[in-house]
Amino acid sequence: MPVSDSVDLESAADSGTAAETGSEGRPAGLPINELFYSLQGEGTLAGVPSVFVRTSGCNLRCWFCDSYHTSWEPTHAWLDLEEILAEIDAHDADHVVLTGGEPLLHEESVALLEALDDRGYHTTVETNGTIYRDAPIDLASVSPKLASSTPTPERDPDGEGEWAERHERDRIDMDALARLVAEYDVQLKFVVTDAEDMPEILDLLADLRAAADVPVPDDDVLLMPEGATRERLAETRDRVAELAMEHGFRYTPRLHVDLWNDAPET
Ligand SMILES: C[S@@+](CC[C@H](N)C(=O)[O-])C[C@H]1O[C@@H](n2cnc3c(N)ncnc32)[C@H](O)[C@@H]1O
Ligand SMILES: Nc1nc2[nH]cc(C(=O)O)c2c(=O)[nH]1
Ligand code: SF4
Ligand SMILES: [Mg+2]
Repeated sequence: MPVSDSVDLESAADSGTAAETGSEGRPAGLPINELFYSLQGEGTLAGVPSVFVRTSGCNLRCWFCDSYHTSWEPTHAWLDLEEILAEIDAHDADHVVLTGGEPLLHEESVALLEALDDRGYHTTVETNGTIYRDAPIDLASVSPKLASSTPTPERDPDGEGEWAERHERDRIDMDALARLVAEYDVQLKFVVTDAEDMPEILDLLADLRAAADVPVPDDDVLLMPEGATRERLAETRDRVAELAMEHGFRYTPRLHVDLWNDAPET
């Protein structure tokens, strides 16, 4: 569904704060940037037909964010849960991917996941790993953000580095990460550009293994090449594949970028 053609479009929301669902006369619901049917493009379920629900608003600002209109310039329609569920049910899919923006910012994401679980869907949540919520999540697809994601003045797509300090402060929450790996089936999906990212990944894994009550096998660690376009992926993917082999981690493609480049609703 092209949400941009839909009802009640509100732009430039104050992202970075939890959604005010159910307050101020608004029906309980979620700020939805887009809702579409595609193939899961990333991770261990790559290739699986899935409905994607993309919430708007993020507590971080990665300079490379491929979903600019949920983070740097958030736009969305407010849809109540029944509307979202009806759109999902209209597609013939068993898998639903809740993504964003940062979907776990929103308390109402839990109610959506509960309703999806009741209906028998497999749920994947794409999250930056800074927020823990208790919800029926079949696969927590956690993408902790490395220092190379920080929007320094040279890399800020929208200004002069005003977000760098807050992003740097908030990008890793070890307690939230440890709870996510303890409570859910998790894949850790790191966005990698080159070998300079690796020491930080190894340090983060060591810290997480020390903090978590459960094992974090290398098999659950995926390296994903940075690139929102085919052109950019062509520059990063070979190096990232070699790094995955060198370290014994998995490599994940970005199938949707290979197939549809940076088209919306793919
Ligand atoms: C837009 S984010 C939304 C979910 C959540 N905020 C997060 O970052 O995990 C969805 C996925 O896209 C990845 N991503 C965003 N921009 C990317 C880029 N330019 N290259 C590779 N992966 C990117 C994120 O790391 C995450 O795994
Ligand atoms: N096809 C496709 N697969 C995806 N896997 C994770 C995505 C995301 O943006 O979270 C995504 C996306 O945007 N499109
Ligand atoms: S955490 Fe996810 S949605 Fe937020 S800015 Fe980074 S990639 Fe974009
Ligand atoms: Mg995406």
